[in-house]
Amino acid sequence: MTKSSLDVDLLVIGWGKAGKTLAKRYAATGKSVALVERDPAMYGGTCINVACVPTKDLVVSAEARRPDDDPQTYFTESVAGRDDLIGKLNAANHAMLDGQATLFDGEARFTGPKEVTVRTADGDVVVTAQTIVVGTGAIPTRPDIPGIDLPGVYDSTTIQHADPFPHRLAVIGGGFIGLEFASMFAQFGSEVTLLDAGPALLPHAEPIVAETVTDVLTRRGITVRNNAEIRGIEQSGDGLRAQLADDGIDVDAVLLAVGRTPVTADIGLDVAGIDTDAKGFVRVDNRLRTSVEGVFAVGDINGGPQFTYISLDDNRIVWDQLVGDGTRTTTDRVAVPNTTFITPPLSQVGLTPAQAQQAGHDVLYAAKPVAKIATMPRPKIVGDAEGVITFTVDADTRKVLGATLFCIDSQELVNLVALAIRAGVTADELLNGIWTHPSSTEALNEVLAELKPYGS
Ligand SMILES: Cc1cc2nc3c(=O)[nH]c(=O)nc-3n(C[C@H](O)[C@H](O)[C@H](O)COP(=O)(O)OP(=O)(O)OC[C@H]3O[C@@H](n4cnc5c(N)ncnc54)[C@H](O)[C@@H]3O)c2cc1C
Ligand SMILES: NC(=O)c1ccc[n+]([C@@H]2O[C@H](COP(=O)([O-])OP(=O)(O)OC[C@H]3O[C@@H](n4cnc5c(N)ncnc54)[C@H](O)[C@@H]3O)[C@@H](O)[C@H]2O)c1
Repeated sequence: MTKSSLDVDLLVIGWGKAGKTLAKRYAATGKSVALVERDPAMYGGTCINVACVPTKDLVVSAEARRPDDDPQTYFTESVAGRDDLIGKLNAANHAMLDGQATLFDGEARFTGPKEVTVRTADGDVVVTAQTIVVGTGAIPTRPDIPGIDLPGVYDSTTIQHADPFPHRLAVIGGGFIGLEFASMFAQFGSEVTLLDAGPALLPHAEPIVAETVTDVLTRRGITVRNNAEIRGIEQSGDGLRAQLADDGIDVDAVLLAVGRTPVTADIGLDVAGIDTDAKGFVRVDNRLRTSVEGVFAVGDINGGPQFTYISLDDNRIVWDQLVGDGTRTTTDRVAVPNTTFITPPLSQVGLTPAQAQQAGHDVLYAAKPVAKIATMPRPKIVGDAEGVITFTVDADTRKVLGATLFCIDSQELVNLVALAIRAGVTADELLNGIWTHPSSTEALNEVLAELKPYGS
């Protein structure tokens, strides 16, 4: 094995959203850039290869399934469509940086504060750089449950190619991944049991939202079990048995969805003197600087919210320090929205009424079931009038403080509301806004007319 070396202006470890965006932009300014990715199947990062994009592609397929479609055949065809799309995106992501930066197929590990050794098929390369951006992402957490290595026990990545199709599926964890996959597999035709450790789904949501989501999932055939304590998973005949405190559930497959662990344990952070916290997240300040000068941590490893658009914003913060005035920080973020892609999608932004009260606001609140919003015919046209829409508003200024949108198109509508919160738009401006028809935005023309003091 040979050993060679390279010195660059910027070294990026991991092909995630922040890392690839920084690599491309910095290389375009004429700087020398190297990027290391350990797995060719991950060119472009987690989001496009195994997370946001392939799972939403599968969600769309699941929603389009007709009752007579055979689940196994339909799922196999859907996965083939997903693979076709992801193959193209993976190649496009590689092409985007090919020729712009030095690209390494290899595993990176710190061997000094500003030195990284990359293990490639052709030998080790020692890379030094003025700036190093670490964005190694996160992987599914493996809970301490006996039996999780049995065949048929999947995580969010492996279940996307489940074979055979799981006709009976237990999902462990009722967070983003648990809810999305439970909803999706139920629509693919699985009998789904959702097992969550908490006393109720969506513990931070308003009660009416948590109840409506649970009701919709239940009516779609999903059995929701809260306070579920999974003692172990065992082989049982042709399938598996998930053993709970009082009873057990017989299934064909189990999905583990109990959170994501940062990929920081084996990359030599200690050798470099880069601090991590007890859970393995890299400690950063509000400019994403680690304990070593010139080394930044971006994306899922820095303890911030684990979303692709946060990783994208991490890129902006580092970029501002590389070429700007360095003032942009994580504390500039206001009203960061999120969407859980169940059917219909569940989106949230800003404060819930309880949070707003706790923050000292005098709160006005409106909550209306989607089926009762007369000015918004779009859900009825599309054939999905499930859900509820809520708004939280400051009584004194009438500025919008938050919203929960459990309705079709909410992954789009929530961005409008986020902008309204950031811009200090009042409830009246949204209520009296001129919106296209028929659209989901028209909900604003009606729901906001029903604001009342919270709790009255
Ligand atoms: C099933 C699922 C669905 C999701 N859906 C959404 C969604 O709809 N919307 C959303 O915003 N977010 C979603 N997320 C979260 C989102 O995918 C992540 O927040 C985001 O991809 C994190 O990006 P990142 O910048 O941390 O790096 P990543 O994209 O995770 O990239 C890190 C890269 O580093 C590589 N790497 C690791 N160690 C090394 C090493 N030592 N040397 C070289 N390379 C290395 C990895 O192979 C990987 O390619 C989802 C996540 C999952 C699991
Ligand atoms: N649409 C999106 O934006 C999207 C989609 C998927 C994932 N993600 C990101 O990925 C992250 C990870 O998702 P996730 O769903 O794995 O984690 P999560 O933190 O969202 O949810 C984990 C859930 O598992 C439950 N749990 C933990 N241990 C358990 C146990 N032993 N038994 C039963 N339940 C248990 C918790 O109560 C919690 O409800 C999310 O936080 C999110 O940031 C985002």
